[in-house]
Amino acid sequence: MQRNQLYHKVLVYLNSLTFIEDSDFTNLFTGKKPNEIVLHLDPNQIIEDDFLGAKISWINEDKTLVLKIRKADKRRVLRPYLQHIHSVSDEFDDKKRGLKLHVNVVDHQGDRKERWRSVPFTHPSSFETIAMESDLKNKVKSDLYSFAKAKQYYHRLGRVWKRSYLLYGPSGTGKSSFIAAMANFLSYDVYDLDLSKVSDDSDLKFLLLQTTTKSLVVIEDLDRYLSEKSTAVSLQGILSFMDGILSSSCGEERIMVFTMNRKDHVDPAILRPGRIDVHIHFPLCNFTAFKTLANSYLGLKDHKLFPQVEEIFQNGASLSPAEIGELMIANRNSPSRALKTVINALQTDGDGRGALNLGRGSCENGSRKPVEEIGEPSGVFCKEGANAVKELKKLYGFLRVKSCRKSQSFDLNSRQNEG
Ligand SMILES: Nc1ncnc2c1ncn2[C@@H]1O[C@H](COP(=O)(O)OP(=O)(O)OP(=O)(O)O)[C@@H](O)[C@H]1O
Ligand SMILES: [Mg+2]
Repeated sequence: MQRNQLYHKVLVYLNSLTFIEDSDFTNLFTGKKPNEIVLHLDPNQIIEDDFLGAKISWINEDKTLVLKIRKADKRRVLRPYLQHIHSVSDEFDDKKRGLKLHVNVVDHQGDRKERWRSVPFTHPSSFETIAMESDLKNKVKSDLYSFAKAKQYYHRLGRVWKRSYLLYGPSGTGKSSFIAAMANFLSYDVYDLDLSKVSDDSDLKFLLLQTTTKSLVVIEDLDRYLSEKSTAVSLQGILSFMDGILSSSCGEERIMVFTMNRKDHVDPAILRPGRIDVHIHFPLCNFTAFKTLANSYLGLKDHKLFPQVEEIFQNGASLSPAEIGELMIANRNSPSRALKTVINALQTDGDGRGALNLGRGSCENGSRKPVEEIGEPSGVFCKEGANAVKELKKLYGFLRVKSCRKSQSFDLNSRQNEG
């Protein structure tokens, strides 16, 4: 069920040989760079190679590569030749290959072949372009970096070398852009798993088995699938997918990323430590994030309207970074007009939105909201005074510490607010 890595390496090696250009049949493809043309072996070709004085030929037939070598040379040459192929193809892969985005498709034939389709991954998002508290951003970066270097550490512990992130927050707050930034930061491929196209639990296992090492395996909107039951996969299937038991058999070094709008309605089993290692909250826009957006979208470091914008944020109004970004792009030729439009939108939509989406649960029924929804800087308690907000943040900050201890998982948002 797994992809044969040696087959892939030999193919890369053979495709890198210069005499491909001289062969009778080669397939031509456009490459990633402008004007680049890439040559690929045509099936049924015989490829001649020589190594340490031995003549070697490869026959490429029906997805099988047959190696022919004289018996007299075999013992002397075969092992070093295969090692040579390994190192050449690794080098070639690193240099040539751009990142890929893989998406799963419906298995119409039921034969489980070619379940992933891929296209070049060219999303321009980076950590620099995401508006987010810089402290939090740096924590995520160093977390990713130390994960990528921790192979020995995970093995010593007898653990699968994987790490799982939950990105949660309202729509348009940058979760998908953040995933792209993670992939670009690590140079990992992205496997974007659409649960509605998975036929059952075993299909899900199979899809995971077909992912490659150094990849981000992503399930967006997991809370929606679970609440709408719009997938044929069972909760148990998702849990074992998250545990990634099987991924240990195919190379590891995977990062799983799940996104949700809210995490308070999902089964706690999904969120337990080990299944989700890092929780990152994506809030609606606050004044700091607004300034980052104004800088990148309008080139503004400061403006006479900023104090007014700050005041509106302090009063609790907020929109998502996506909404604010759109207003800025639409008015990018006139920064003053852009800011006035944003102010206007914050005063109208912003107020209503904050109260509707986030404030209502905590204000109206008086019950304690789950910790992650409370204390976020972007206007949950939009109708309360600033002091009241501070007091509540302190209280819920305390609760959050307790809840973190209990769960032992790593909530970057909480830590950021605590520290
Ligand atoms: N924090 C942010 N910093 C910079 N740009 C942002 C941010 N949040 C959103 N945007 C911009 O808004 C658009 C939508 O963002 P994105 O798709 O990442 O949001 P999302 O949280 O994944 O939303 P949804 O939950 O609806 O999928 C993107 O073009 C992105 O550039
Ligand atoms: Mg998204």
